[in-house]
Amino acid sequence: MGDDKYYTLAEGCPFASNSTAVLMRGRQGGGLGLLQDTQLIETLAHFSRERIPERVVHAKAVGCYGEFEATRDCSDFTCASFLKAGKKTQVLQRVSTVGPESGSADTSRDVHGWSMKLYTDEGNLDWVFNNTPVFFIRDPIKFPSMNRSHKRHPQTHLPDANMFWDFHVGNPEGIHQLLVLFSDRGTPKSVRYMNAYSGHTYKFTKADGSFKYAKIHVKTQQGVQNFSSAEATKIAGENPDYMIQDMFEAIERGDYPTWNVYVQLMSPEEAEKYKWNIFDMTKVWSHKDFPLQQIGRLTMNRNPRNYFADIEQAAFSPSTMVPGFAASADPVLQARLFAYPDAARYRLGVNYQQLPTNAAKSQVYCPFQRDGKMQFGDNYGGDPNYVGSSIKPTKFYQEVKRTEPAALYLHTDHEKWAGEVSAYTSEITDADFVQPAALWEVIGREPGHQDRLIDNLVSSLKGVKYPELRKGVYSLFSRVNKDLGSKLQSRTEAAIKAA
Ligand code: HEM
Repeated sequence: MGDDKYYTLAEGCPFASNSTAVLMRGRQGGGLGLLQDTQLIETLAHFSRERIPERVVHAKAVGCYGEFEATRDCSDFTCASFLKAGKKTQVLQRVSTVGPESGSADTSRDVHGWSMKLYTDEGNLDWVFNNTPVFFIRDPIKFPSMNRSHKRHPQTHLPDANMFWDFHVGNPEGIHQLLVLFSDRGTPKSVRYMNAYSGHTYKFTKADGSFKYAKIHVKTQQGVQNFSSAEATKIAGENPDYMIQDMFEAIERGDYPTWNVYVQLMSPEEAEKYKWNIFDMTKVWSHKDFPLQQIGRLTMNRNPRNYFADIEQAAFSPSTMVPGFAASADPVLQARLFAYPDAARYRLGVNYQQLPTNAAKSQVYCPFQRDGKMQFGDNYGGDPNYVGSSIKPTKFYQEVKRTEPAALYLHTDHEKWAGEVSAYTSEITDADFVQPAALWEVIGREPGHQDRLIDNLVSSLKGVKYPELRKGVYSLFSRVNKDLGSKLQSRTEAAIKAA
């Protein structure tokens, strides 16, 4: 605050004191409260309205700003303007746990969400990722059910292992993600030590309308590090905001964390022949088949000036995309394109895009979306609020930039094939256990990791009171590996007996 700034009410009216006493006592030295004490009334009324709804998922988060630098020219597969070699783009980052509430411990065993808003010179691009390359479901209608089963029981208001495992036994396609969650990676040692993944297949597009399917990987340059379960639990009690503090302090002392950003690229022809359905988010693409290619580097180097304004009011959505980047036909991704702006309108209001943290740094001219609550720009003055005006015709990107309109068309002939393939099925086959079985082998290469994973499962499973449900879990994990299933069974039942 500058030296010459004096205190006012929110309407700018100067007020003599920030205490109630000035009106209560007045010159007479005593008195009752008066309705004319605008300051008191406004203070109390505003306080009652300070909270906005927390995000229904991903409520607790670390947030900061930084920079994305393109490390190579990507014009061979995209016309995205931020991917020209050496170009730097400002970034807002928000990394969250998923299930627990805003005040919960950020070292809880959970998937971590990873959002990035790239303020590019052709509009904002939101990358709304997780720190795991796969997901629990491939049918979007299951998303609310899955999350409820991870949250509090409707009667007891307690987290509930029965509900959690009941969902997963009934929806076994999540087995790959369960293995990741109960491995060491389920308790990362702060944001600085975790990777992030698009998980979904996206598309990088060129101005001529051609495209490549892509998965994006964000790899920590600090090295992946995780807490043991015991450490994570201890820290959750001692400092539930451990991750927020770790990031804030690292940036304050100039120890800026960095990540390399890679893509796996697949041509439409390769997609048609690939052994996995590329729109099934429970599967990864082999790095041997589709090697990682570096496209950029991310450095986080600025803390928020105000958490509420910069991070809580931030709204990310996979539907926020720039020319050169597009959604694929993955049905989960398609559902997300609707869910996030819808959540933002509920949580922040219909004009949430105008909030400073969400506002594009590039030009915005969207005169057919106007008015509404909390409109605080010039609302496009007297410009036509209808399409087709000859009085003031609308100009389009392709005219100004002299590019092909195809740069902005999201639909190609390939959508026909994609439509057929993405007509997902909830049917579970042995193929769903191939990648989990391979992951179990990879985990086995790290000393003690398989044992730790089983221990982590046991500590959750021993809370399941229905023997039949526990049997369902053992047989689910037996489909990954027989030895895993039987060890899980004997150790869980022994733990229950000993309790
Ligand atoms: C059908 C599937 C999904 C639906 C319906 C869904 C819906 C939502 C909703 C409603 C929010 C809260 C948004 C807000 O209040 O601002 C959210 C947050 C989030 N979701 Fe999802 N989600 C889905 C799948 C996924 C997947 C697959 C990922 C990662 C690959 C993901 C990553 C995130 C992240 C990172 C956030 C936090 C955004 C932030 O930082 O503000 N979600 N999701």
